Amino acid sequence: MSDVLELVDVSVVREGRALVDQVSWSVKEGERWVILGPNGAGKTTLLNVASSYLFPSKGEVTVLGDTLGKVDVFELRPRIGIAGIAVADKLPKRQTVLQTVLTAAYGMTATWNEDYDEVDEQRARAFLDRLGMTDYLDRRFGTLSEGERKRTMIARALMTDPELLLLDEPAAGLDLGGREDLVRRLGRLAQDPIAPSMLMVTHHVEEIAPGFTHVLMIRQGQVLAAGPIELELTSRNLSRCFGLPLVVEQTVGRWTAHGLPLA
Ligand SMILES: Nc1ncnc2c1ncn2[C@@H]1O[C@H](COP(=O)(O)OP(=O)(O)OP(=O)(O)O)[C@@H](O)[C@H]1O
Repeated sequence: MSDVLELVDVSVVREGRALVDQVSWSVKEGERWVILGPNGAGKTTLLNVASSYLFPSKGEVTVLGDTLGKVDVFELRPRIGIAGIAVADKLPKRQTVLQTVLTAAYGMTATWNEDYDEVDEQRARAFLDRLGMTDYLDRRFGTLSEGERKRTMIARALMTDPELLLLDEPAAGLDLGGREDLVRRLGRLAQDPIAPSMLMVTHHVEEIAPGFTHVLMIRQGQVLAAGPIELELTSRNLSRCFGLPLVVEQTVGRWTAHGLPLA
């Protein structure tokens, strides 16, 4: 299996502080990684490096076989799908849901040209259907609920047929039903052998869908644990990562975690 992402001794330093601190990490084709860590740990910074939008201060980053600094990122970026708040904020609120997904095929955020290929429109409709958004095709993006917006963003990220899919807190802000609906859909995607390699940042182990294979735990910019989820997602590692005693359990393919009562 070839490397989808390879970080060697990568640091991102801002104002004298290492937000990402000497991280070495390798993601192979077909793996689905969860990135866990407390607020401010450096998860989004790491995802920004993987997306090629942020260059490291030190170390070497290779994404889909191309080393940052030696490749034209404008050729690399269409191969990476990104769903996160930073992208959602850039999209015009007046655009319809269908247009929002369709523009991704042309590397645009706005609809400059109404003349889209029929085949692209069919693809956009199919991805939206897979994410349960068929009833919202003509709704303006700005009027969507948080959950509907998240599902639209994932459909949009899939539109370019990416080799690597980056999801930044896809379930943040969703109610219980919305979260479970999204986890089911992410589970279907994660278990699809032809789906892209995936990296998902999350705060909660409850948001890990079946099909995710690996976990990276990060604290204060440093990797605490990285490897197969069944081996590394332990109470000991999670407690170290979040800095308090936690118990993690797995039942029927899903994870839960809770703190221990104060003595
Ligand atoms: N441009 C910057 N200059 C200085 N500090 C920054 C900059 N960008 C991010 N930081 C800091 O770097 C740290 C890591 O930020 P990052 O957004 O990667 O964390 P995170 O793990 O995604 O956090 P959260 O879970 O709260 O979203 C934070 O302390 C943040 O304040």
